[in-house]
Amino acid sequence: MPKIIVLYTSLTGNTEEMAESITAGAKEAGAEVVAKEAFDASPEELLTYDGIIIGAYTWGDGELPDEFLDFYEDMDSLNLAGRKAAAFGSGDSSYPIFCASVDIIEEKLKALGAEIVAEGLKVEYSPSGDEKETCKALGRQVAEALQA
Ligand SMILES: Cc1cc2nc3c(=O)[nH]c(=O)nc-3n(C[C@H](O)[C@H](O)[C@H](O)COP(=O)(O)O)c2cc1C
Repeated sequence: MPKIIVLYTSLTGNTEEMAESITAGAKEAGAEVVAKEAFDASPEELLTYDGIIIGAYTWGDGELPDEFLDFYEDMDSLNLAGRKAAAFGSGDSSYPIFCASVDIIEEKLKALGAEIVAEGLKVEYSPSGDEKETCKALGRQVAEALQA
């Protein structure tokens, strides 16, 4: 059974709601899934999973959340070759750079050698019913890519 981590940073709960649906989708597709906030995890822990799904809300002027920065920088010591991955996050489209964190995380995962197997998922505020289904589909896609 493939092992997947859904790691997220969420201040007001929107990205966390996405993480819950992504976790449900990956479980439905037969993966063993652990969901964790980034501040409860270490970057080295990522190496114990086959699938790595990382999410964060966007802060400042299109920036990663402050509380995720140490984790993000410490990821540089990892070689994620052979891992399947995807990124997600919540934002607010009234800001000039919508959900920038999703692109920043996706680029980092790629730079560390992971294979991106689902398009980065950006949601305005909290996920609607339809968007929760899209979150589930992302979880399923990563789980299925690991079983292919
Ligand atoms: C000071 C501040 C700056 C923000 N900057 C951005 C931004 O640049 N781009 C964006 O898409 N959203 C931005 N947001 C919106 C948050 O990302 C959005 O409210 C998100 O849903 C919060 O997710 P969370 O509930 O997981 O914490 C900003 C919010 C605040 C309060």
